[in-house]
Amino acid sequence: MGLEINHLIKRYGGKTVLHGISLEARTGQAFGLLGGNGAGKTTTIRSVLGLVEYESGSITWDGKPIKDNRPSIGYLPEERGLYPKEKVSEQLVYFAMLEGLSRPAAVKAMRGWLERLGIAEHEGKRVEQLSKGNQQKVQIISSLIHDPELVILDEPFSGLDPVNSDMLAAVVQDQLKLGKTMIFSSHQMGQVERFCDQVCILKRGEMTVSGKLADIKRSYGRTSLLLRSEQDLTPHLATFGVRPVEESLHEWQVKVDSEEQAHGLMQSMAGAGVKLLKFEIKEPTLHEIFIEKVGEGA
Ligand SMILES: Nc1ncnc2c1ncn2[C@@H]1O[C@H](COP(=O)(O)OP(=O)(O)OP(=O)(O)O)[C@@H](O)[C@H]1O
Repeated sequence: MGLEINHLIKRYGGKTVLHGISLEARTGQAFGLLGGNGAGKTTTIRSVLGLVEYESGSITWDGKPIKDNRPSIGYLPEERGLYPKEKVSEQLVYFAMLEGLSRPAAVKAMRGWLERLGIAEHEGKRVEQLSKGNQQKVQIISSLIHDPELVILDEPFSGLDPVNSDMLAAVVQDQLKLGKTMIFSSHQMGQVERFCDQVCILKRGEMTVSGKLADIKRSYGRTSLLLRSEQDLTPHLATFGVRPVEESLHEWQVKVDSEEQAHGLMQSMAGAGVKLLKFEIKEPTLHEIFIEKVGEGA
């Protein structure tokens, strides 16, 4: 059970922006809602929240129309919505009380969360006095403080340094263990791979890929080759007629047609005296799948 969207169609004016979106985010799982800019992620989320009307389709929670059976929802919007002049504590307590908590419960939850995210000392400060990353943490707390059943996070990791990203990752894992249903919208594919069991990639309001991430990857086969070397491999790859999909200082990720082609490439490099520090044939990353499906312009 959890959230189910079936054949959602949405138009703005004459323009169809969602062409029959279907997805299922199950209890205790995170669903990755992905797509390039303008693909329809926010419109899908806003439909779930009841903020926009849609032309046809259905959205259910635990099998019943969400309009009649609305779960408590925690939403971290892409455009942040804190009041800069207000105190962190007052704002969080206010949000929690709006969601039905009593003042003592809201204060307790606020303190617990500030402690958990390592920003307890900022309780009495105005939001504008906090760094961007800490403001982001306050915003995250505002979406979780009332212990919602359905958690919708839009780019939750933006503005967080690696230490704080790991802290948030632990919070997300805890929420999943508590049985929350999560929708995770992000352009950070590495984070999506970390949490999401199911994903859907939208392109101009259509679903280009959808399903269990492990199955999607398996369907591609092991066509991704990772090479590491202190030498520049670019000329060798060009000789072999392959172009890197991703490239960093000493690593090259290339797409091959088969494992045989990958081995042929390795032999040719060995023959040319190239020293490889790493040679790994693997399934593509979500990043590669996204680039292939959505296109480099996204
Ligand atoms: N209020 C609106 N009126 C008219 N068109 C809209 C409105 N909101 C969104 N759209 C259009 O709907 C399409 C989908 O937009 P949406 O914001 O859902 O995309 P998105 O995937 O969330 O993009 P991003 O990653 O850039 O936030 C876009 O073509 C957008 O211009």
